[in-house]
Amino acid sequence: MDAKLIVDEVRLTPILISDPPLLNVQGVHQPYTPRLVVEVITRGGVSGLGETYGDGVYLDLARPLAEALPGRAVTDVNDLFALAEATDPGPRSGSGSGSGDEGASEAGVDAGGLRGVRTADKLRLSVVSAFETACLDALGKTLGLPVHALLGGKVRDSVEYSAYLFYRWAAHPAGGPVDDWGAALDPAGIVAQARRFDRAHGFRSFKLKGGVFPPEQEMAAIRALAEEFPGRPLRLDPNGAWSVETSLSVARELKDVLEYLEDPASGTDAMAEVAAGTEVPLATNMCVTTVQEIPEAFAKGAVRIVLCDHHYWGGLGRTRELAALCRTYGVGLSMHSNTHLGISLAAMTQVAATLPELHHACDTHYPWQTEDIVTTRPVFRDGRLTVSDAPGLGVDLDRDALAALHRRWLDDDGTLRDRDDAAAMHAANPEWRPRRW
Ligand SMILES: O=C([O-])C(=O)C[C@H](O)[C@@H](O)C(=O)[O-]
Ligand SMILES: [Mg+2]
Repeated sequence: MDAKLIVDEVRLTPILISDPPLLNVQGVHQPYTPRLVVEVITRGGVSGLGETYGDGVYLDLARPLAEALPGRAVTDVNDLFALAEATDPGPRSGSGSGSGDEGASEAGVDAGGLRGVRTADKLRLSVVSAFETACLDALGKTLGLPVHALLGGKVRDSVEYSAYLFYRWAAHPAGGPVDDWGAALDPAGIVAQARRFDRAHGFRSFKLKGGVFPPEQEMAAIRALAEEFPGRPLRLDPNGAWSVETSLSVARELKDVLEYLEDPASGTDAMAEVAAGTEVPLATNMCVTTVQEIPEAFAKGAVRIVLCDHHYWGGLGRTRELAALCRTYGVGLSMHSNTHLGISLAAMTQVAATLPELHHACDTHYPWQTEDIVTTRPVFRDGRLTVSDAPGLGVDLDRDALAALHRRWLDDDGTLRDRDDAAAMHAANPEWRPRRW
């Protein structure tokens, strides 16, 4: 193996990034959210970048993997999975996500309850994804090739994203960064938010994060969007907060305007029951988030669209494997997003560019993020990002910004190092409990 491709060092930098008070079924986003930046530096002096979740449970897995990687080649991405398993320190406790299931749980749900089942394997895949991306970035930079070329080449020159609309407050209840978006708590507020996304970024599709208010109010917001933007693709995602009956009645009411309904009900059986009773396509990033869940969900016809996410599916290569499975079973593909920065956005765009079967605009939280650690903020035009043909991911690290956000992580007393939307909500209302309709 060419010595230039051997990993010399791996740097892990946990950071806290500013996040607005966005509401969801689990509570409200905290003022800062953790991310982990992975840098793989080769003996050739090239630095490859990756980004993933930064909560303690992920750091616990990333540290031993980072120690084991030097001496291996950045081409050996298929071996990362076995290496991550071999270096997994095993059951953990008390990383403080507030969910009480931080250990190598085989049966819980993720800390926020928004991303489906939480298994030891899935946690590892989320960590491996950043290492894989960093290795591919380093390999691409060394060879002078974009990451999409390493994945077999792009099938499109730009990737479409959707506007991610949230009910939100103007400010965080316990203080924190304030932006100029103001509150959005009713149909008029959601339409105003959509108009701004449309003006600023040209997004054509709109997704509303639901599960916050009673379904009638959220349906009124979708109706208001349909009137303001006739014919545009609209999605509603209550993160499994509705019963089968409620889901069916929402689907009936909105069938003429919805592109898809995302995770209306919780669990494969409930989704399958809803799917059997409506023509509205159901999408998921909750009941199909691991390969183990695919056979049952596809056999029961529970979903017509799976939202891929390279973070929890285990990287860019594994995302392509998911796409192949979906293609085999005639299931469509879209893309999920959590709070993330420019490294992840570049990785999402590179892999999306290689997926012929991606026919829905990808989700991204990125426009909500006011901070970044890449030197140049990507610009959406007509709701699309141009696919970079520069070597690697096509982004450079802003080391001053990285240091500042890491300083924030170091200065935190531990309260914000693990995402906990319910805790943030309890700061406003100690009596608050997640609601179901
Ligand atoms: O279901 C989804 O699309 C998500 O889970 C996306 C995000 O997690 C979003 O709901 C959030 O961060 O509040
Ligand atoms: Mg979703």
